[in-house]
Amino acid sequence: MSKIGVVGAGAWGTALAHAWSQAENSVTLLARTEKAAKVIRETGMNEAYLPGIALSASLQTTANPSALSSCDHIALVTPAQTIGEVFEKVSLHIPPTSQIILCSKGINKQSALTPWGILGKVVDQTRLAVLSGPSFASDVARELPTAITLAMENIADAEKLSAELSTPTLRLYASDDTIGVELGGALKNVIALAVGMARGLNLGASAEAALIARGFVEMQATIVGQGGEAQTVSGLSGLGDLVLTCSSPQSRNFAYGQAFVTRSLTDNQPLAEGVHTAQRALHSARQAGMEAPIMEAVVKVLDSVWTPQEAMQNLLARPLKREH
Ligand SMILES: NC(=O)C1=CN([C@@H]2O[C@H](COP(=O)(O)OP(=O)(O)OC[C@H]3O[C@@H](n4cnc5c(N)ncnc54)[C@H](O)[C@@H]3O)[C@@H](O)[C@H]2O)C=CC1
Ligand SMILES: O=C(CO)COP(=O)(O)O
Repeated sequence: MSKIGVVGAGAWGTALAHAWSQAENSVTLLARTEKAAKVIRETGMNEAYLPGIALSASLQTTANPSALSSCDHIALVTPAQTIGEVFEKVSLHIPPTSQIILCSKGINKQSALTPWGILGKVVDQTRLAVLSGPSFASDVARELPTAITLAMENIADAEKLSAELSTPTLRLYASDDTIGVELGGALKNVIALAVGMARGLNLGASAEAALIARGFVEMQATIVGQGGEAQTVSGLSGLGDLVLTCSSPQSRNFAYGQAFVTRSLTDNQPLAEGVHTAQRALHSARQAGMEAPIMEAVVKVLDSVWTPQEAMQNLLARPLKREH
């Protein structure tokens, strides 16, 4: 049995906390406010983020970060743009020997750093882990079969932690490619926006498949250029998550792309990490020597430089070239 603290009581934090708690770990879920924590405690549900799912009875929910002080592992599960400030708020309460599991999928707009890049400046990197892969929060919370990747610098540490955090339905595969695993999760969100836009434009299933395959090429070149491994991009945290996120409006990034082009975004549109990451993702691709026309199209459409129709015309008008 492990003692796990989960920071962030949104969809993913609540799903992970519930799954780990069901697997007989001692789990504390840290909500942003006492009001949010109280609702979860009193109803046994997180109706705002995981409607209809009864949470594990043994899950402890609080807004007091001192509850983290006895945890062996701390999962940080807030949006990528908030990781630095969130860690600052809780760091005093995190035991110096605990492992820190980064679960956000994005790149910081200001610093161009991933969560690993941000935390790696203030914490010994051997304590850090990245958890990423195809996993809708509601699937994990309903204990449907899921397989994702956990990466640490040291593969033996990754194997040990993966074994500790796997449950009968949530399988964690170990990796030491921290760059590849983390960037896969960030970049697939940008491609999912493009595929959502294609769905919104009614371009058809063939166009969506082409965007996924060519988007994969952009991801692979970017990740390898940034020091990740090609094999990782073909795995759960790359191809696996790309396929999941690009094939269903259940993905918030896909849904955002679709709503963007159909002008149906709402005031309380759920989090779409790709929107905040797209510009930095394109920059990383360019640094890696990739033209990345799909990422470029997403950035230009989001910035209203191109209309979605112009983006599509520009992609189709690109010179023909060899596939590889
Ligand atoms: N929902 C999913 O299926 C999955 C999400 N992820 C990733 O996990 C991360 C979190 O996503 P979700 O939980 O789904 O988002 P969410 O929007 O459901 O919840 C975000 C949570 O973070 C909290 N939060 C936001 N800003 C904060 C701040 N400044 N300080 C403290 N708390 C703050 C919110 O109160 C909320 O509880 C994202 O990077 C996402 O890409 C990864 C895998 C699956
Ligand atoms: O990362 C996810 C599934 O692996 C969730 O994707 P969305 O954030 O697009 O919903």
